Amino acid sequence: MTALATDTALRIDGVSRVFGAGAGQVHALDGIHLDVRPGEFVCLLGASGCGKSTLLSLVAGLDRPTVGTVDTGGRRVGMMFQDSALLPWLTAGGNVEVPLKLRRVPKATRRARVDELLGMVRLAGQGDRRPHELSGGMRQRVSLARAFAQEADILCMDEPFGALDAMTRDLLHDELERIWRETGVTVLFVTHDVREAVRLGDRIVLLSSRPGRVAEIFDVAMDRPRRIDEHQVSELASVVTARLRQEVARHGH
Ligand SMILES: Nc1ncnc2c1ncn2[C@@H]1O[C@H](COP(=O)(O)OP(=O)(O)OP(=O)(O)O)[C@@H](O)[C@H]1O
Repeated sequence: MTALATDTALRIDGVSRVFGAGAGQVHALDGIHLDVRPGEFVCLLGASGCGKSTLLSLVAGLDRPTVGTVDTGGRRVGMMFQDSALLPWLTAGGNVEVPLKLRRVPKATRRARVDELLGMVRLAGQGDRRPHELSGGMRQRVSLARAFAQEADILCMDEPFGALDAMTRDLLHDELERIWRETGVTVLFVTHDVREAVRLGDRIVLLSSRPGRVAEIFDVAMDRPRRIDEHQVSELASVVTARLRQEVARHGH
């Protein structure tokens, strides 16, 4: 454990990430500073290729910064991706069980925990079905249950609902928000969808085009639950979109 203040779950301090060397060098991130509070829901927005996924990998410890530090104070970090990435030879329940097995949770407790997690994403009784028997939305629910089975303190979500239709996505926003409130997990959520960021985030961090820098941070001071089609959400989404356009134009993309 490092000495992070108790009101900080994650500190990203002067982080830059450069890939490769010489002429082919890519400056993915440049001088990122961000402090995230415990239990906060932070959305990361930015043009394609601005380094959002790179930043999540750094937070998850899958990659290291070229310069700067990422400090989670020893908290456990979990990941969820756009593609549900379920193991096709396992049932829905078997997939949710994987992180529990990896953490050596005893078999007797695993079964009950899997049922609880499937219930949490409203898939009670569906645990014996295989991924190919499930709809895209159901697969992403299984993936959500599996993400929460990691019992992470910080959950990094990389466009988890990007491939879903609007109605399914809307339902999953409700589920995620409910589970987030129940568990108190800290969420770092990457999206391309400005309205989704306003629907879910306590704060929206807008990254500039490559190299990714923090261009602006928006506080979303709106009561929850929000509806993605409500007036206030659209209003803030327009402001954020205008700022995003500015960033993209400034970098000539
Ligand atoms: N392992 C790597 N080696 C070389 N370049 C990389 C590597 N990973 C990422 N990059 C480059 O770093 C930049 C940022 O990539 P990243 O995937 O983080 O962006 P992103 O904002 O998540 O993109 P998108 O919104 O399109 O998913 C891109 O130019 C990408 O090509």
